Amino acid sequence: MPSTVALLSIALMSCVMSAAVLGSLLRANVRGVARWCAAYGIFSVGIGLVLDKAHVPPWLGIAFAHGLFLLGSFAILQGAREFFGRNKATAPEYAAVVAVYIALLYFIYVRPNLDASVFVTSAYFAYIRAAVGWTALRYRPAHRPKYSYYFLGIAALVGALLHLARSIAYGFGWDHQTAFLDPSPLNIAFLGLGILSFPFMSIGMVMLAHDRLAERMERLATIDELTGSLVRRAFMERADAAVAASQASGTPLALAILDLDNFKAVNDRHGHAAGDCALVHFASTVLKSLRSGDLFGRLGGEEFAVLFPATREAEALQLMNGLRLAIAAHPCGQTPYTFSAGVDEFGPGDRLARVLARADAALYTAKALGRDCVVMASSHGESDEQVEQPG
Ligand SMILES: Nc1nc2c(ncn2[C@@H]2O[C@H](COP(=O)(O)OP(=O)(O)OP(=O)(O)O)[C@@H](O)[C@H]2O)c(=O)[nH]1
Repeated sequence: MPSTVALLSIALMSCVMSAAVLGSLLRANVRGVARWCAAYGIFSVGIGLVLDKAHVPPWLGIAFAHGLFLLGSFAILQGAREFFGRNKATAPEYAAVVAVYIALLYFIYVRPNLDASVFVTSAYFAYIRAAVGWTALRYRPAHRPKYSYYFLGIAALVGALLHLARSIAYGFGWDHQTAFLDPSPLNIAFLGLGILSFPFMSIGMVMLAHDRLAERMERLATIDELTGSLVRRAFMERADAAVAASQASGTPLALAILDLDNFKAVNDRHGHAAGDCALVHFASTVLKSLRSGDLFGRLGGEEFAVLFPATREAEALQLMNGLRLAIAAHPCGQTPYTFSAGVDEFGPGDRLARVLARADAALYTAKALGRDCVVMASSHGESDEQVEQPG
């Protein structure tokens, strides 16, 4: 059977490695990771002191080391809440850490009782792990893959159950500790299983940090930094999927191409930074006016596209005209601008490229008509009724 010293040595190595791996993620600036890394560093120091208790004063090897375990565990919980953008800890939780440490010192120095100290500390560790597990499962982002969140959540909850069982076993006197690191079979079993939860939890934390990085990368690859709209490639991919879905279900689908008017002159008159502000203002106004399911992408420069599922061309024209009026009613500070748009609807078997070309031709007509207007591709060169102009 492994000795408690051997088990603690394994725990020490595991904590040092966890601190090193989490440390390698510090530069990524993922919230919570610094605390997790510090927590594993704190555990390493604490376990090192316990292992070396023959060479360090008793207060350092027992009382101080146990204080570090309480602190390290608390930092794990704070890191988890920080990761999910929650309040790091409540006032009763801060008070509980202090109370548990005072109780621990009481059962070490005032009324020595090892069973009671194990009861108190294991209950505390059980709470911390349960809170970490609950946080990971409760605040898991719905749009991200579940695996890493379930991994950490379940690892923490299993650890919580173990600590709870240990707390109950010693609290109700089912087993007794005669000395610190007592090598009784039950203590060895609890220590062995409890120590396993260290690497499981740190692996879960590393997975979460990687998921956050992957989310950032996906966002960089799909969202235009300046305007918050989809980048051209992401817009085309999602629009292709929407076209296939609309043709499979037979629901209408409309598309608009929007272009800011005389934008070169806007830049020349107000400066490039003001031009950027106008683009941001335009995109945020469009995003506010979109319905759920609509797609908004930046095709390039000051040209954008909106795809309207379950929408006829005439309705898309009205939506674009509403947007034009909204921008006129709430202009962009010192940089007023207008936009023109061409609108088209998908017919049976229409490809995205063909509809884009027809909407682009309608946009060209809108520019030729004097700008600040919306033209339907079907009206193109026909009736003026299908052209929405200022006024
Ligand atoms: N500030 C800013 N300007 C941009 C950006 N992307 C493109 N532009 C400018 O947008 C202008 C587009 O000019 P043109 O293609 O001549 O078109 P326009 O002046 O808008 O004229 P019309 O489209 O015919 O109304 C160019 O001066 C580009 O430099 C950007 O991200 N920020």
